Amino acid sequence: MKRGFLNGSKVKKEPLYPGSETSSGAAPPSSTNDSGAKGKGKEKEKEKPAPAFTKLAYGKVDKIGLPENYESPEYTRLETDPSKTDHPSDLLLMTTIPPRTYEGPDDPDGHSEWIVLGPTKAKVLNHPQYPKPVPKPIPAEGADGPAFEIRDTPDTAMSKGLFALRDIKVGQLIFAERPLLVSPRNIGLLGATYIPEGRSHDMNTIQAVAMYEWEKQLEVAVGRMSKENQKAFKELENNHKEDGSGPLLGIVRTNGFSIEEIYDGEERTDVNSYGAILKLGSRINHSCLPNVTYNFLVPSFSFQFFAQLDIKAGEQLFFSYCEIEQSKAERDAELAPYGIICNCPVCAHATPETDALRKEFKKRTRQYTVKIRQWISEYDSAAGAGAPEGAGSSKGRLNEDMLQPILKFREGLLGEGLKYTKEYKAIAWNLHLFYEKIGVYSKSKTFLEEHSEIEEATMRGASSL
Ligand SMILES: C[S@@+](CC[C@H](N)C(=O)[O-])C[C@H]1O[C@@H](n2cnc3c(N)ncnc32)[C@H](O)[C@@H]1O
Repeated sequence: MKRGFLNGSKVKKEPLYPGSETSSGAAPPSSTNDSGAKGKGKEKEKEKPAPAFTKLAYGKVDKIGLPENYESPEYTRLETDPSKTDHPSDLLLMTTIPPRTYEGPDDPDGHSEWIVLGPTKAKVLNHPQYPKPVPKPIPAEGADGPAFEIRDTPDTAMSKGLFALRDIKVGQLIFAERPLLVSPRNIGLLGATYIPEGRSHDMNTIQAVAMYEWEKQLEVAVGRMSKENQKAFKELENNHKEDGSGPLLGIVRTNGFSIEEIYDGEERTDVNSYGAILKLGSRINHSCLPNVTYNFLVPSFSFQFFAQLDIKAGEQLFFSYCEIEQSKAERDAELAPYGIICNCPVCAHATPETDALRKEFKKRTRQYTVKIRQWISEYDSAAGAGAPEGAGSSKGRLNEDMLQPILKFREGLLGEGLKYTKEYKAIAWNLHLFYEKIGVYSKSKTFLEEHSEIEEATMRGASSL
């Protein structure tokens, strides 16, 4: 099964710049950059090396001015040969993927502007399956064009969103697209390094300089886009108009998807990964009952968006910006920096029981699986030992009443919109086995069919790639 599909994507929607949500904007440096300067007073603070990772608060932060007489460093990052892969390891490039040539036509699936370290670019271009075309949804019978449109939502706080134009079956690829822009999540790669000698290295200054310098880089990257993509980029929502972010950085901070698959170095960490801005995907709003999931494929350098539930024509498409295995209070806390107060159906009906179910459904699925398998195996051993059937026998002890907590758990999963998960699928399979064993064949068949339906939806998603 494709990673992330129908099981909560590994590509988590998260603020591009995770960090403090205080209003001071003085986000603490990451622990990797403290260099022992903690608690050693102002003098030591000044000597502290610039952090390798500048965290920006996602929520509202104070506008922080640039240091007095700040002079921007001179640097050029315009690349001459986009297909070159042997760049120095610390060179931050401004490139386009797939590479664009002066003479040749544009790639029919579009191009992404990409701010990237040389070796990371090489990793993608040298990927054994790169390049591949962007996957296309299978056209619906008798229907032309996309299965969705962008339009205003009835909720003014949400602004625009994506809405289905026709019924979409669970597992279907709804659309796939190359990002408009991919850039490092660590904007400290620029600004922090360039604070002039002798100037204060306090976090406010570092952050202000990093934001200023990053905006300039974004101006170059956005300026390299086609006119159509520039327009799409600049029309995206910007919730960072008053915190010192420039207009382009504000858009990046509001609309970023974190990409799990692209990172600098050997292992992905918080400080070396990349974020993407999408023309369509960045228009999808949040719900804790998501009907869409997505992933990123390196060979086609594209995001795929799949239906995670059956979607009816007219319904809005949603994915979850937060982890779904959390209580409502925890989800609220994770969403607060986006300024989102979630009113989705599962939030509106959250209870201590639904909170517990969300937090524990994976563990409980494992426990119930073990339990049903154990009952069946005890039954089989006793039957094998020739125990007579009837009351008191092993067969007599296998009865539907034993399933009550498991059937209630299953209802809970359905209520929370967790049907198309591998946990629900496992429960359906185990119930099928149990009912078959006790000879209640109609129910056994029902659960087998449910299992097959989920399996089929999964395969549909995987086969559309
Ligand atoms: C990536 S954008 C989503 C598309 C955006 N609505 C638009 O008009 O382009 C993220 C922003 O949309 C808004 N948003 C997304 N989901 C929301 C929700 N469930 N409730 C309220 N606002 C939401 C928030 O302002 C959030 O910062």
